Amino acid sequence: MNSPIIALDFPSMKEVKEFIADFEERLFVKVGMELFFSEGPEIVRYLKEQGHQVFLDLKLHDIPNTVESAMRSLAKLDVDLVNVHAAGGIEMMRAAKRGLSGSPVKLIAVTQLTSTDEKQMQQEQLIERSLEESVLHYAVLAKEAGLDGVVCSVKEAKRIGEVCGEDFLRVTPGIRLGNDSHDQKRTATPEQAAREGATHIVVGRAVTQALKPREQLAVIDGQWRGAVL
Ligand SMILES: O=C(O)c1cc(=O)[nH]c(=O)n1[C@@H]1O[C@H](COP(=O)(O)O)[C@@H](O)[C@H]1O
Repeated sequence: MNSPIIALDFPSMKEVKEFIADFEERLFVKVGMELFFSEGPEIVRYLKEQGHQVFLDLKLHDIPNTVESAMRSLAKLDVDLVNVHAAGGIEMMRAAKRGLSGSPVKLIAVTQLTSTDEKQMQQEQLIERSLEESVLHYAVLAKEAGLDGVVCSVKEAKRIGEVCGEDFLRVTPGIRLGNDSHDQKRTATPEQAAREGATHIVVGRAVTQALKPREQLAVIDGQWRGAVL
């Protein structure tokens, strides 16, 4: 069972250090745009030096040539996981993969953001299909492009596993224990994630804003691992 990925959505290194100090174990953490744009590659080097696994979540979405070159730069950072937006297209995803060639970095594609619901997708993106169909379509394109998996919500994880294979990563954010979904639309509990075959869960505010983050992570981890025992 993979460790929960903790989204380090903090403004700077200072808050990251304070947060991490609470934990003795090595973690699987996610560095997103907020932190990377303020601290740059140094934050990734710091976390890797401390022995943590790093998902660098920059959600690249640009023309194929630009994404390929950007991935060549990211490959040098020795991260474990990076992502692109599947909406950039199959050629862009293939280019991203080429940019990472020769490196062990895993590449996944964001399908439909977990902050999007079906009505919003249909009205704003003019997609006249169900949200599940759109997510599955993007997952199949990502698989065809040779990617290692996708970011999706728990609600689509099972079907993606059936269609794209069990070894195709289903990384699922929008994990909640209680009622506060914040800006997320497609949420689920850690148990549901495990039951629906997610390979990874991403937890941000449920842990980072908890009064006792370490205890809260232990609860989430226990539910995530316990659900499939
Ligand atoms: O790629 C992601 O990590 C991502 C994709 C997605 O569809 N939804 C999503 O929430 N995320 C990220 O997952 C984290 C979720 O944070 P919380 O909602 O606080 O748990 C954030 O850092 C988001 O940027």
